[in-house]
Amino acid sequence: MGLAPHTDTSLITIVQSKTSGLQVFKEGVGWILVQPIPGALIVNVGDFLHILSNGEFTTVRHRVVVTQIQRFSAAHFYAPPGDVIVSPLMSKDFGEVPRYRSVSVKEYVETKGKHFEKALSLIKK
Ligand SMILES: O=C(O)CCC(=O)C(=O)O
Ligand SMILES: [Fe+2]
Repeated sequence: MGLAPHTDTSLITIVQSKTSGLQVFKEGVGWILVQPIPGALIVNVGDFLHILSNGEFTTVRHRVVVTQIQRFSAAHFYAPPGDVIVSPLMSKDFGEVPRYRSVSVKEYVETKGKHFEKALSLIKK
């Protein structure tokens, strides 16, 4: 089974996999294969960390392309509970002007369900 290009609706996602197939999209480069390293975990930045960091930590667009018959992976999604409000942090590092409006986890998950890839741009200020 493969997975279509998407970003995760999480703060971070931790992926365990011994088999290759995961690819991440890098602007100006294209799709890059993430080679599994024995014993290592893959940590992906999700949409909520993107919002929280005011876009400093970019949510990672990724997909899974399967070439072998069997591929095993376990993805662990870490996200705050639905009633938590996620707002961009304001500081010298993250910027003085919020690029996103505050949004509850529940509202963002619903927006993502309806509008998929457009969800982040829909909460842009
Ligand atoms: O299986 C993988 O390597 C990644 C899975 C994934 O991206 C997801 O479940 O959202
Ligand atoms: Fe994912």
